[in-house]
Amino acid sequence: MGDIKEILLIVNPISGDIDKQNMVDELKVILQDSGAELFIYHTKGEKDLQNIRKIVEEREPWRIIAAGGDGTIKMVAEATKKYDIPIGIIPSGSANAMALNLNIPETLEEQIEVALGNNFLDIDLIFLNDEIGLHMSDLGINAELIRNYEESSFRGKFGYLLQTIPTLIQSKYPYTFTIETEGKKITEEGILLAFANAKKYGTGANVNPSGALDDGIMEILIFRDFDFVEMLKTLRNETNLSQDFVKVIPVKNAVVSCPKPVAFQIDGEYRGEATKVSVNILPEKAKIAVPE
Ligand SMILES: Nc1ncnc2c1ncn2[C@@H]1O[C@H](COP(=O)(O)OP(=O)(O)OP(=O)(O)O)[C@@H](O)[C@H]1O
Repeated sequence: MGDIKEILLIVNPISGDIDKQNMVDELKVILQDSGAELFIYHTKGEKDLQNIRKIVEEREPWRIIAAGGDGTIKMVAEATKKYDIPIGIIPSGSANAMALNLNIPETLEEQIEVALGNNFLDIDLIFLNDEIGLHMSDLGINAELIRNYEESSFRGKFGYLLQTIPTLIQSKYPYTFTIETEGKKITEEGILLAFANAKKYGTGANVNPSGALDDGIMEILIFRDFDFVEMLKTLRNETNLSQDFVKVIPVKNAVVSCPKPVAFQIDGEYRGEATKVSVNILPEKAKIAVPE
């Protein structure tokens, strides 16, 4: 990179069924006077992580802007984890849970302003078995919901909640989870065990009021009953969830085992069934441009 600041724009052309051309045009207009140049990469759905890594290594951009859903943001964070390059977010997925947790504004103009601004949050990267997660991953009923959603043809929040009833009918809950952390072993029963870095799921449900994306800690949450499902559907901003409803274990690393395979999801993407999930917070962070 020479004197000219370069912005690497990563566009997922299919995410959220949203046309991104407007956004690209608006960004070009805004950048005309700023002395920055755009280098655009459209994701292909294959080898994107390797391709982005290579571009970042070769060009060392001043900033990266991710225009896509949570999967795109996560991939960009993974590709840049060894660099100190800030990542801006133009939310254009179907759920946008990260944007919700980071309070990214609604309008494109404001989103671009934040993405190019100088207020950053260094967020924790959680390593789950062999993959990075940014906000919410879990074992149990929510992963079953996501699996059924992925198999259905209805998209968006509504399509996801539509799966609630069939999921509950088919589910083999409750599940048994054994959590090993810092030399201690705890066994709990519940409908869901979450590895929470953020406070909220993509529906807006604030299930982890004490969570912070940048505190070097994740919360293991064990939901004991179906109030969880009710909560997913509402936007209740609970700040004091009772121990009867959810057990919270703050950890830096842990191993969770289940006697029988349980549905597993990472940041809204179904990952099959698992009997063991090892988690730890990576030493690297993702530097995300956020509103002040
Ligand atoms: N050109 C492409 N063709 C097909 N699939 C693609 C392409 N580019 C990216 N993908 C796929 O898109 C997925 C990531 O989508 P992303 O999470 O950004 O959006 P989304 O699913 O609409 O949003 P959200 O996660 O917020 O619900 C990945 O599975 C990736 O492989």
